This record gives sequence, structure tokens and C-alpha cells, in this order.
Amino acid sequence: MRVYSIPLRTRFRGIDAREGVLVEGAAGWGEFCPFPEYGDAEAAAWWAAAEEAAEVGWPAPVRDRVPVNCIVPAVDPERAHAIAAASGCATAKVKVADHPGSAAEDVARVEAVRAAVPLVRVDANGAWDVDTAVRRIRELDRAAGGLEYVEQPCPTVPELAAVRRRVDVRIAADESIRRAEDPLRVAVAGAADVAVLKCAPLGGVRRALAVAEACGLPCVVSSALETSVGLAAEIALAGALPSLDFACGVGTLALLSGDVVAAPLAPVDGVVAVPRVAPVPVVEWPAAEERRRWWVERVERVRALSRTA
Ligand SMILES: O=C(O)CCC(=O)c1ccccc1C(=O)O
Ligand SMILES: [Mg+2]
Repeated sequence: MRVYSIPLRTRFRGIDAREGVLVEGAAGWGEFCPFPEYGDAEAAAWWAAAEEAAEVGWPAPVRDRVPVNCIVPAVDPERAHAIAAASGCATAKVKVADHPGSAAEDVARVEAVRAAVPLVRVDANGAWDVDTAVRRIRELDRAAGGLEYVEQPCPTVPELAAVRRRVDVRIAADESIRRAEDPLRVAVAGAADVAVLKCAPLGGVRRALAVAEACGLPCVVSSALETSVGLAAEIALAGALPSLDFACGVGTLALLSGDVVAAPLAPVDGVVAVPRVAPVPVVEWPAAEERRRWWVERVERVRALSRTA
């Protein structure tokens, strides 16, 4: 078991470094990297995804290549434009509502990104109430010359449904699915037009495919900010979905200042090849001893939980 810590290029989701664990099994390598604030029960799904990759492997893909969106964190308009322009991607996902009072910055960021790429989606990570969401979405839709979709504008499914009735922009559900008590039973029909799937929090590629089928919506695959080892599973999921209508959020290596493999799974001209197995980690990025111990203990607790479940 290897514990890594890789600094981020830009603060994202309130963190400055990405940490996680790489494990090897009969089928290859898996990655376990639930965010630090997640409890053991929620982290158990991430362990199941790591075990699937390491011990079983993934179902066969139905496509060889997956279109990728670039990810634009809450940065100033000049940097946002530069990130989107350099990405080679035709679709950009822009983080908005990063802090209270961000409305004007969000509009400027979206306008700058739209000047660099033809298609823009935004992610509010559940920050708005219904009325605020309706107002902001209309502004951002104008700034983008038509938004592709807005991801998780509000925290709850009923709020998503209320916003969806009042705006013309598509609504995508992310946290409403991946942080649900039972992702197989979330009733997003009527509340969302698109489902965002991440195989790590959903418990693996097979489980995420079951969620895709159960929710009955067009799906987008998005990373959980993994290294190339865990990202391989996310791309394998995108490769195995019966249909894929949107670019996927697996361009997140650009947020990390390094990777654990020799040939990172980075998109070229906005497209990434679908891997059959995870790449083998060869670069260490060792976490400090105290952090290593924290992860080893977390893995022990989560494995014990998984065995009794
Ligand atoms: O979807 C993407 O383009 C990038 C991935 C991303 O935004 C993300 C990465 C880690 C954790 C949460 C999220 C999110 O979608 O909110
Ligand atoms: Mg999201």
C-alpha cells in the first residue's frame, strides 16, 4: 500500500494537496482517495471501487475514446481564459459560486472561458437556494451564449426540480446522486436532465453502470480528482456506458502538480483513450509520516466496515 500526497496547482474544493492510497491486487492497481472530511461509511464505496480495480478489473468498453471537458477552477478571468485555451478541449466546466458574493466574478469567468471554447457548463456544488439559482443561471446562460448545463445548482433534489421548472438550461445532478444514502434509488427524474457519475463514490464501474441504468438519464462521467490510477477507472466507466452524449470531466490531472505514473492519462486534443487496466504507479510522491499513518488507519477501519457490511 502506497500513500501519496500531491500538491494542487490551484486550490480546489478547499484543498491544496490531494492525498490517497494506491493498492495492488490480482488484476492490477486501484486508488482509494475519499476526501478527508468523509466518514468511514461513505468512504466504504471508494474502497469498493479500489478493490474492483485491483482484484477484478472492469467490464469491456463499448468505445475506445472519450471526449473530455477541461476544468476551470475559481480563478480570475485571464487565468480562466488561458486554462481553457490551452486545454485543447471544446467543452469547459467552470466552477461558480465558490464564495458568497461571487456573482460578478462568475459572469466574468464564464465570459472569458466562452471566448476560448465553444461550449461551457458550470458547477455550483449546491451553493444556491432556488431563487438565487434561477437568477444566477439566467445571467450565466447569457454570459456563456447558452450554457450546456448547470451542475448541482442547489443542495436537494426537490430544489433541483423547482429550478428546473423555472429555467431553460439543463440541470445536472452530481452530489444528489453520489452523496445519496442509496444512489440506486435517487428519484432524479423530473429534477435533472443529466446525471453526473463518478465511479469512486458510487462503489466502482459496475455499480456506477447500475446507477446509470436505474436513473434513466443521459450520463456524464466526472473524476473525483484522482491520480491516473483512479482516473483510469473513471475513464473505463465512460468507455462502458451504453451511450455517451457529453464530454466527460476526466481532465482533472491538469489540477495536480504531478502524477504517480510515467504516462499520465491526459487528454490530447480533447480526447482520452479508454484504458483496459490501470497504469502502474512508478512515481512516489510520499506523504509525510503522520499523514501516512492517518491513511493506513483509515483503510483498516473502512476495510473492517466493508467486511461486516
Ligand atoms: O467534472 C469535472 O470536470 C471535474 C471534476 C470535478 O469538478 C470534481 C472533482 C472532485 C470532486 C468534486 C467535483 C465536482 O464535480 O464537484
Ligand atoms: Mg460537481
